[in-house]
Amino acid sequence: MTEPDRPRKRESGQPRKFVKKSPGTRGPKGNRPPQGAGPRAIDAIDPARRAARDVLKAVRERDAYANLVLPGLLRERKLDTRDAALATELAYGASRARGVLDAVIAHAAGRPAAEIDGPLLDILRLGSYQLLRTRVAPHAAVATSVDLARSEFGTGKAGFVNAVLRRVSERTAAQWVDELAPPAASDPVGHLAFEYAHPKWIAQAFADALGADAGELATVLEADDARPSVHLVARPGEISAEELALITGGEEGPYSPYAVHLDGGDPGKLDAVRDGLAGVQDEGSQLVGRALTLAPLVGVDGGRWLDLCAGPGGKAALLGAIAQIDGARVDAVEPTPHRADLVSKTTKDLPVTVHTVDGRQSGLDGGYDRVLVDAPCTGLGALRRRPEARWRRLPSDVAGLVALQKELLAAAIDLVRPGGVVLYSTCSPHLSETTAVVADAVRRFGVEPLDTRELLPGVPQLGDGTSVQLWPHRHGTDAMFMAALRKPM
Ligand SMILES: C[S@@+](CC[C@H](N)C(=O)[O-])C[C@H]1O[C@@H](n2cnc3c(N)ncnc32)[C@H](O)[C@@H]1O
Repeated sequence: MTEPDRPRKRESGQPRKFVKKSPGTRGPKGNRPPQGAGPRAIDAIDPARRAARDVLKAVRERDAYANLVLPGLLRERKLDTRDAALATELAYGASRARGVLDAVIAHAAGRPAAEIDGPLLDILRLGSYQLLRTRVAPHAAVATSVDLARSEFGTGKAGFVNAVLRRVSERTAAQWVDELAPPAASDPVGHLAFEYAHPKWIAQAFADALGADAGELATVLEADDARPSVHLVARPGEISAEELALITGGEEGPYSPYAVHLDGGDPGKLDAVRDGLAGVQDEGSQLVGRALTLAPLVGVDGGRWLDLCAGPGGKAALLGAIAQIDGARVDAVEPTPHRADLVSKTTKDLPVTVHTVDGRQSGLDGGYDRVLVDAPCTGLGALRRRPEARWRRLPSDVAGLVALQKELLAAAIDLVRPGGVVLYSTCSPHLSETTAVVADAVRRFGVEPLDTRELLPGVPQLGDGTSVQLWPHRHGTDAMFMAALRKPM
């Protein structure tokens, strides 16, 4: 593969908004598909684009997760480092930008993207992404897409791909934003949503959660396209964060006493992780576990703790390690059997008992001192971890999840003893899933929010201290929400 075929300037996974590709780049002249490569040639000369296309296809056809499909595919096909980087950039980038690419493709094709054959749409998405969001030479973006279409669907379909991509290439990314995004003056959130390739309802949810700081919305949206740095948790009682940073070459995290940040690399290959001294866990999630174990109780801590939504077990493992030091015990509830198995694996050798039951009707005896409700949620705070997730979620998902969250929080409040504490958390900043659920519990059950500024000193927080909203652009963590609630005596 020649150098101009590769994205320049950016590393795979680094942020790029849907704007500002140098003006003046134009597509190839004429409607005729470039001649040349057949199926064998595509496989031989363009394994990166073939792999990226196969990832888009798996997501579209099987509802697969791009970040789970791609690594196996790269291994199986033995792509070299450069092709693997290109395949990753294209597969993840086109997945993140999907909705906006579809709007551009629909305009260029003169019909809704949903009416274009899926396999052709995959190729058009890949080609448009290269044209609008990378520095791949336009002729290479179009020619490789046309070759791919011709090798599988024949000359007629290849001509369609050529015609559409040629029209896409007639405008720069910024010009497409001007053409298709809602005007910034009348609909600033809609405009930013298009510019940064998010569904508007998600951008609106972020803006609502930012409140007075909605001016940071562009930064928040941009952070969803950035590759998150890897955070390790130093297992309490096994190793300190200082020692872990020393042996891994990482840096201690700013907020959690257990956190170590790595620059990159595969954490699964680290001896400390393989030997169970450390795990991979976002620093925000570590703070959830820490807040629960630090929350002041009224009366003696009887050391009975409960994790009501435990799968796959990241927070249960941290709670279990702290419980071991504190002489406490943890019950972990997870209704999905394979996720419950994961909890058992991650908490092996720790004082944790796993119950494969529904948290709403767990049948457990009450009287717990500390209960964690890390509720099932839309996951809008962790979009950077799953490239296509922003397009998979629907606004209609929210109501059902909120109902479940309220039921789980009610069950937790029932199971905690008077004077004990429930920690409610989500990896979503959507206000319906966060402060509204907490306010509902305060109103219905008279629970008292603890001051999170006292609970987590040193963690910058906004608001009145009744809850914490973390943000990737501010804290470098997922956008975790948490509130600690004491049950009245
Ligand atoms: C956000 S995840 C929890 C992540 C986990 N705390 C960790 O740190 O690894 C939410 C979990 O709640 C589980 N869940 C869904 N419905 C539930 C219910 N009715 N009762 C208890 N857990 C439930 C999901 O299967 C999922 O594993």
